[in-house]
Amino acid sequence: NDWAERGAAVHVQREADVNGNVQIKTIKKGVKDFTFGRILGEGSFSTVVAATDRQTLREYAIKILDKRHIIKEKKVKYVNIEKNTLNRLGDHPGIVRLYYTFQDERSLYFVLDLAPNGELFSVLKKLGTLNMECTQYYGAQLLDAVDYMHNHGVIHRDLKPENILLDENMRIKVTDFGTAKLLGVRNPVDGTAGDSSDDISGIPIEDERLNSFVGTAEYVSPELLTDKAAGKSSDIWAFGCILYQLLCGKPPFKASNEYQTFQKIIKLDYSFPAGFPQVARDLVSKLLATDPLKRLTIEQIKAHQFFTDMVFGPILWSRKAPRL
Ligand SMILES: Nc1ncnc2c1ncn2[C@@H]1O[C@H](COP(=O)(O)OP(=O)(O)OP(=O)(O)O)[C@@H](O)[C@H]1O
Ligand SMILES: O=C(O)C[C@H](Cc1nc2cc(Cl)cc(Cl)c2[nH]1)c1ccc(Cl)cc1
Repeated sequence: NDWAERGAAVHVQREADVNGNVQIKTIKKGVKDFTFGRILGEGSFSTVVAATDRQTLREYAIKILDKRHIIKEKKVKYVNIEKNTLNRLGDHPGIVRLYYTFQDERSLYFVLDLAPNGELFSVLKKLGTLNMECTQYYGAQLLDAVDYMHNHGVIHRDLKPENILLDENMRIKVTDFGTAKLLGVRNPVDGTAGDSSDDISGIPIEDERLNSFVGTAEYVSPELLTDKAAGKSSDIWAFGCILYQLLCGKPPFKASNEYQTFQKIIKLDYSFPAGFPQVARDLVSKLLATDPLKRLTIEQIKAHQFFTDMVFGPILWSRKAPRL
């Protein structure tokens, strides 16, 4: 039918009417439903363009991938992981939301939340460092978003300031889930793989050793370099690296090349610059623990003195961002 020709994908939207009756609306969106605007940025396999929905006039970021390029570069798996992961993480203020996907003969399209204030990385590069108040605010938002991911069986695996975007209110939107790991569940009784609706007890389905992916050198955890086992605590390690970097302007493990950086990570070779606040030293040193089991859990991080005045939960996402 014409939907397929128009490259429209059918999306089902449930809406309760005044009497609480759920109306099932089918929404089909395609390229023709949007007016494309300025290019927001380019990835290795993608172009992200600002676009306006012609019916609702809502603005989005549409990530466009060239099919031939995706196939040639063998990235089909990553694209489908990104789609499935974003669909699982559909409802958190700190995570880029995926509204629609569709394709036409040449391209694939992800219709995403627009984050008009770019990457936290660019802000940090411009300011050099963030003060404690800003680091606590952005650290708490990132922690809340990671907590939600982990509770939904998703390990990001490539957390870094470049993947933390800023929305119109200067609040964060975590992005880039193409290299995430989706935890399924192995049925505790007969060891078969359950589907994702089961309780996500964090037993990864695929064999760990098959994992070739490691994140960005400066944020990779030691266990990923030694025995390929990426767990939720790998995201906690990256969180520790990001907190350190927000406060002093550079990541804890950085060398002139990737190999040297990996050496530093494995040897836990890092130090705090003079003036690095003591309470932050204490927290970071309990996140950058070589043994993943020794790293603080998210609950322990929230209870740490570094976040002593922070109120976590929904209110965190209506609070005004501190002036950078
Ligand atoms: N939702 C968004 N809103 C605004 N800008 C975005 C959004 N998503 C991505 N961008 C910007 O577009 C650029 C490309 O992003 P994209 O995720 O496609 O590639 P990437 O992950 O940055 O690059 P690579 O694929 O090489 O890792 C980035 O600079 C990013 O800052
Ligand atoms: O799950 C779906 O909705 C259907 C497809 C799946 C899919 N079809 C593809 C075709 C090509 Cl050529 C490449 C990839 Cl990665 C492809 N992935 C799809 C369409 C659009 C997007 Cl953004 C992702 C996946």
